[in-house]
Amino acid sequence: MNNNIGVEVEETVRDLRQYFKTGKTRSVTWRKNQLKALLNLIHENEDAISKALYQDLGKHPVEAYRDEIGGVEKSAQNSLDCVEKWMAPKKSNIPLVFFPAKGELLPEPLGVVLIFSSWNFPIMMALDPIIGAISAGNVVVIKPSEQAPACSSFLANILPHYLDPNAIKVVEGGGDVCEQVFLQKWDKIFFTGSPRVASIVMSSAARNLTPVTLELGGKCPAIFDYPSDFKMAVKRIVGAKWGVCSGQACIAIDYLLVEEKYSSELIELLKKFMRKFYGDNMMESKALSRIINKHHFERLRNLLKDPLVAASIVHGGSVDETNLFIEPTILLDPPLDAEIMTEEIFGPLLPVITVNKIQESIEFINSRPKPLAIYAFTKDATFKKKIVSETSSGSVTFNDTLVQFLCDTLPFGGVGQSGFGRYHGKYSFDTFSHEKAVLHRHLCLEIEPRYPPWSKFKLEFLRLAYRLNYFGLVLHMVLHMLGLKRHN
Ligand SMILES: NC(=O)C1=CN([C@@H]2O[C@H](COP(=O)(O)OP(=O)(O)OC[C@H]3O[C@@H](n4cnc5c(N)ncnc54)[C@H](O)[C@@H]3O)[C@@H](O)[C@H]2O)C=CC1
Ligand SMILES: CCCCCC(=O)O
Repeated sequence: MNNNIGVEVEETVRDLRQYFKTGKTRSVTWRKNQLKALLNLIHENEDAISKALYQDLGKHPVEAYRDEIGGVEKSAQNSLDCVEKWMAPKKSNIPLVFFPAKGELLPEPLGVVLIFSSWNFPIMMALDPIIGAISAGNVVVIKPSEQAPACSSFLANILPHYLDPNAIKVVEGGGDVCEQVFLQKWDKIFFTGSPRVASIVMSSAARNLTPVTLELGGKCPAIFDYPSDFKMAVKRIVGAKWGVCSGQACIAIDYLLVEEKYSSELIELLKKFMRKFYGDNMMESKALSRIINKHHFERLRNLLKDPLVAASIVHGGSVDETNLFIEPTILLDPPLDAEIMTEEIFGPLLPVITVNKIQESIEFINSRPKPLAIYAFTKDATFKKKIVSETSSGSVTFNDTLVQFLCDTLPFGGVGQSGFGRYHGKYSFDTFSHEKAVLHRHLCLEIEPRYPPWSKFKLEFLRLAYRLNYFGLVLHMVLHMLGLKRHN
C-alpha cells in the first residue's frame, strides 16, 4: 500500500467495478477457469502454503492439509463440478389466474464483494469464501488477517499469478487499512471474525445498505451423555479440541457438560488420549499449533489467573511465553462467572462443567448466547430430539466434532451472537448471488375485472380467480401426469 491508502483502495474498487461491468466474470467459462486456477494454485504450492501456516501458527503440514489445503481443494472441486447447475435458471409455477405466463429464478452476481478473513485458518478462511464469490461471478477484494502475516503475504503474492488479476485483488493490513476499505461502497461484505469487529463492519455497511454475512464464533458446548462408545467419543474430543489449531477455532469445543458421576472417568480418559496424541512433554509435540501471538497468549494466560479458576485446573496449566505455548489444560467446574466461562476461550483450555442430570445441559446452554455449534455425545434418541428441538445454534453435531465444517452439503453459519448468513457448497454460491425473479407475460389474454369501473361481478370474479390458484395447481399436476403440459 502506498502512503495514501485511501486513494489506492478507491482506485482498486473503481477498477474492479469497471471490470465487473464488462460482464467477463458472468460467463460459466470464466468461473470455471478461475476455479481450475485455484485448484492449480493449491496443487502447485502445497509446500509453500504449509510453510506459511507453520510460520504463522506452527501448524504441522499434515494438520495444514487436513484443516486448510485439503478443505479448499475439496470446496473448489465441488464448485467446479456444480457451478453450471447452480447458474441454471429455475422454473417457477405462476398462478393460473395470470395464464399464460412463465416464471423463473435467475441467479446473478452481486458485483464487487469484500471478504475479511481471520488468522486461525488464514488460507481456508480466505480462499473458501473466494470460491463462493467467483463461482457466483463476482469481483473480489480479499482482506486477509494481518495477525497471520506469512499467509497474508503469500496470498498477496500468489493470487495474481493464478486468478484473474482484474477480478481478484488482495488488500493487506490492519485496522487503518480496514477503515479506508469501509469508506468504499461494496455490493456485499463477507466477514469472518469476532463480534467486536463485526459490529464495526455492520455499522459501515449500514451507510450503503450493503448486505453482510457474519461468520462469528462464541462458546460451543459439548454435551457428554454416556455415548455408545465412550472411548471413541473422548478420542474425537481430544483430537479436535487440541489437535485443530490448539483450540483456536470458532467451532472448537469451548466447554464440556457431563453428569458429575462420570466426570472422573471422563477426565482420566481425556488425559490418556492427550498423552497418546501429544506425548508426555506436550511442548515438544509437533501436533500442537502455537498460540498465534503474544496478545492472545496473554489473554489465555489471564483466563487462568483467577485464583478460583487456577484451583480448578486438574491437568496442564503450564505456559511458555518464549514459544507462545500453553499446555492443553483441563479444568473441573471453574466458577461460572469467571471470564473463562463467559468469554469465548479460543485456545487450548477445556472446562469440564458437571451437572446432576445431563438433561440440565439444555437449560445451561439456553441461558447463554446462541453458539455456532453444539456437540452432543449420546446414544439416547429421545435426548437427541430434545437437543435439536429445544436449543438453537448454527449447527448440531452428534458424536463427533468439527467435521460438519467440511461437509459441502451442510450450510456453515451462525445464529444470534454467533453470526448470520452461511456458506459452503451451494450456500456459498447463494450467499454471493441475487436470485432474480423473472416473469414472462403475454398480451394475448386480459382479465378485464382487474380494471375499474368496479362492480360486484368484478369482485366475485377476482375472488374466484384468486381461489383458482389451488384448482390451478391441481389442474397443472393432472395435465402434468397426463403428459399434456410441456415444460415451456
Ligand atoms: N465463523 C467462522 O467461520 C469463524 C469465526 N472466527 C471468529 O473470529 C475470531 C478470531 O478471529 P480474529 O481474526 O481474531 O477476529 P478479528 O475480528 O480480530 O479480525 C477479523 C478480521 O477483521 C479485521 N479487523 C480487525 N480489526 C478491525 C477493525 N478495527 N476494523 C476493521 N477490520 C478489522 C482483521 O484484520 C481480520 O481481517 C473469533 O471470535 C472466532 O470465533 C474465526 C474463524 C472462523
Ligand atoms: C477444519 C476446521 C475449520 C474450523 C474453522 C474454525 O472453527 O475457525
